[in-house]
Amino acid sequence: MPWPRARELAREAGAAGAAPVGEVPLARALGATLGADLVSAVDVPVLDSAAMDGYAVSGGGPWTVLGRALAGHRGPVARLDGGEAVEVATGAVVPDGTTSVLPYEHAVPDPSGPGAGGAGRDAGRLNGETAPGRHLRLRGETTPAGAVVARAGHPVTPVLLGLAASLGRDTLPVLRPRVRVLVTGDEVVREGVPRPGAVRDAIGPVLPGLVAWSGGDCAPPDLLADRRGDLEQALEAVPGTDLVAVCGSSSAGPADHLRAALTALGARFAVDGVACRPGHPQVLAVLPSGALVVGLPGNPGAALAAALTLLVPALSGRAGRRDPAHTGRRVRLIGETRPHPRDVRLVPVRVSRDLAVELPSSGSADLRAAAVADALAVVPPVRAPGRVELVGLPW
Ligand SMILES: Nc1nc2c(c(=O)[nH]1)N[C@H]1C(S)=C(S)[C@@H](COP(=O)(O)OP(=O)(O)OC[C@H]3O[C@@H](n4cnc5c(N)ncnc54)[C@H](O)[C@@H]3O)O[C@H]1N2
Ligand code: MOO
Repeated sequence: MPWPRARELAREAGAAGAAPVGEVPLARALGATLGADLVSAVDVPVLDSAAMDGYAVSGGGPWTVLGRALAGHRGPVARLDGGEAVEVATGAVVPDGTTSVLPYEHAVPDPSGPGAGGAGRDAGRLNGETAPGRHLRLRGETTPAGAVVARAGHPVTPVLLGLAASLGRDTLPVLRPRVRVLVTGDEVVREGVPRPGAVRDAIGPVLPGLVAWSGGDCAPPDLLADRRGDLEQALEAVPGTDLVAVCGSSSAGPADHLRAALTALGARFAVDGVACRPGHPQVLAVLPSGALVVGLPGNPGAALAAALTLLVPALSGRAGRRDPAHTGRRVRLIGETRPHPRDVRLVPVRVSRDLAVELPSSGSADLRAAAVADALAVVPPVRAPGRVELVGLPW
């Protein structure tokens, strides 16, 4: 299957089944996706307030200062008449009848008043230049009740949490698809320097961050032996899981059981092999439960390419958010990058402005280039002059 089509189908398969939306406390919502438009239930600010430290005044000067209203405290009067003022702190609710706020810096003592001679904040009678509405934040001016402040599908970022809190929210409706990772291979170990013949799992550590980037939540990876029965059992035991990533076992060797296990479980293959290097043995299937299974090749560089082709589009689709790897950005690739005769190549590149250059790599078993790359460039089999697309990498 052509690489662009595989990415498209993965997106569609993901979007075909939305993860359930749940109301969660702000403290647990970071990284999830808004499951509904965020609508303000309140006016912000909730009442007319001061935007500067100084004096809430009514009409033109001079004004008699009646007292002081600090943020969070009741002021001395509920209402100002023309020629009256109240000293206010930024954020303090101003009395009814306030027409503007005069910052301390613009307040001059009025010679006719008891504060004559004393400048600024201690003056009992003031004068100064102001205009109606100056330095006043009117009720609902920032956000009127009913305003849509963020759309469903927006990632819950730290800043969005702050916005939600400013609207008085304690919870948010979010979706966050759940992912399980099965790392297969009798030779794979998860700690220390591998003995000869063993190999350290280098895909499991990549996936939680990749999953979070796509809006999902990843359980710690499980390590499985190369036995078809074990793989089948593990794939069956995934209730409540939206997507299972299987690392290794994707190819044609005697220990590669993924396709047979998926067939035995009645899965539908949406993508079975992709015309891309590395990563051509990758697979995407849908279990009868609706859960997606992405088969990532065992070579770590190939697993990364496959994850960006199938896992990230499918998972972000299920989360109802934009595919973070699909940048749409195109750059000029300079240097000696050789195309593959038939397949798309996904090549780690360093990017500067609109130029990209391939980073040297020893192949699909190697994460060295990708680990320090800015992006992967999509190099088509026939190198036409012009730009190449960039696939984003997780931070
Ligand atoms: N006859 C063919 N053989 C192979 C083909 C093919 O088309 N025909 N494709 C090759 C390509 S390309 C890849 S990629 C691999 C994919 O292999 P599997 O997904 O079946 O994975 P394994 O055979 O289990 O392992 C391959 C390689 O990767 C190492 N590995 C496995 N898991 C991990 C891990 N979690 N972390 C680090 N390294 C891992 C494993 O030890 C092997 O060296 O198949 C080719 N063969
Ligand atoms: O997926 Mo393999 O080369 O493409 O290592």
